[in-house]
Amino acid sequence: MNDKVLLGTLAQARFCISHWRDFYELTKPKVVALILLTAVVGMLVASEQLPSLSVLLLSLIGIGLLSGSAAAINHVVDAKVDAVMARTHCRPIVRGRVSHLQAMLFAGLIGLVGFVVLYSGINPLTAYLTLASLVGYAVIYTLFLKRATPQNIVIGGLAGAMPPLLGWTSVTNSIAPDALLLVLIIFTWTPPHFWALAIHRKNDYAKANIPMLPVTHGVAFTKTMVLLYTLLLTAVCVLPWLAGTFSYVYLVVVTLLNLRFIQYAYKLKFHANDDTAFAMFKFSIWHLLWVFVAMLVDHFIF
Ligand code: HEM
Ligand SMILES: CC(C)=CCC/C(C)=C/CC/C(C)=C/COP(=O)(O)OP(=O)(O)O
Repeated sequence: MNDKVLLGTLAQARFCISHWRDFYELTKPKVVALILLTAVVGMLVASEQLPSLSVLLLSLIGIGLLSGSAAAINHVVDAKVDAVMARTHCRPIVRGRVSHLQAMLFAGLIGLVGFVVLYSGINPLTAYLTLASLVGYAVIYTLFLKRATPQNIVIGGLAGAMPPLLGWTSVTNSIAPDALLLVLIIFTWTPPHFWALAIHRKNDYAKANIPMLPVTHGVAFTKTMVLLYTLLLTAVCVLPWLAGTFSYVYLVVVTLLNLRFIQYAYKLKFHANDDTAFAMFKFSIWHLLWVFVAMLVDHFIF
């Protein structure tokens, strides 16, 4: 093989690799990873016995593929908005590295595989609930609510909050109140998670004409809402302990995490500097992760 052909082959290979990564990026992998953690916790907390490895794996594959599909559809629907915002203007579709058609075929394919895996390998209830979450995020939130009302993320947050219930139904084939309390935790966590970022990126959303709360109601009002939702979250996190799902170990760990979250929200409201909102957003992700790890530890050890 002469040098020119070799270089051409290497360039081709590099193109293929970056293309693969573009599709991977469409699935919002870090968000899906945290979603899967909350689903695993739902599965493991649902019964005293460990679920079989096949139920665990098939459920994770199905929920992961449908979540990734929802994220890819979000990239397609939002391509014009993403092009305007500094945070998102390098995304694969905006840059033309993936076409709308390719992204929709990809979303359709992984979504279909995910649904079939859940329907045939787990149970129809889980398959339909996960599909409903996909529609909730990719269609109801992204296509309508996001552009229509500053309460977009509060209502749309229900789709992202569903995974502990999806994990739960994977194992039990039924909807239990304990599982709904885990959903309620993520539902209440979403506003402080997102509005902290929206405060940091307010100009982006204003430029893209998206009615996020800091744009429509101002930063001061949004900070008050962040503080109130953080206090509400602290109360909501007590409910699984009151219901007897977890012991005092969960309660102590989660209350400590919530006190730190309140500290961020208080600083954001009363003593913010330029970094506070983004720091709170980053902490929100670790907060949710550790809350769900605390549930697991509590369930198995105490
Ligand atoms: C409607 C509900 C939600 C909204 C509006 C929202 C919004 C966002 C936004 C705008 C980002 C920034 C992404 C970026 O930097 O490109 C983000 C990041 C993130 N979100 Fe959310 N989120 C929601 C729900 C969730 C849920 C349910 C989870 C997981 C259970 C989650 C986990 C994460 C993670 C892990 C990141 C960091 C991603 C990264 O660094 O690449 N979010 N979220
Ligand atoms: C099956 C199932 C559980 C589906 C839903 C799961 C899912 C992918 C939730 C994602 C939540 C999220 C990152 C919202 C931000 O969208 P955005 O458009 O406001 O943010 P962006 O500007 O970063 O795209």
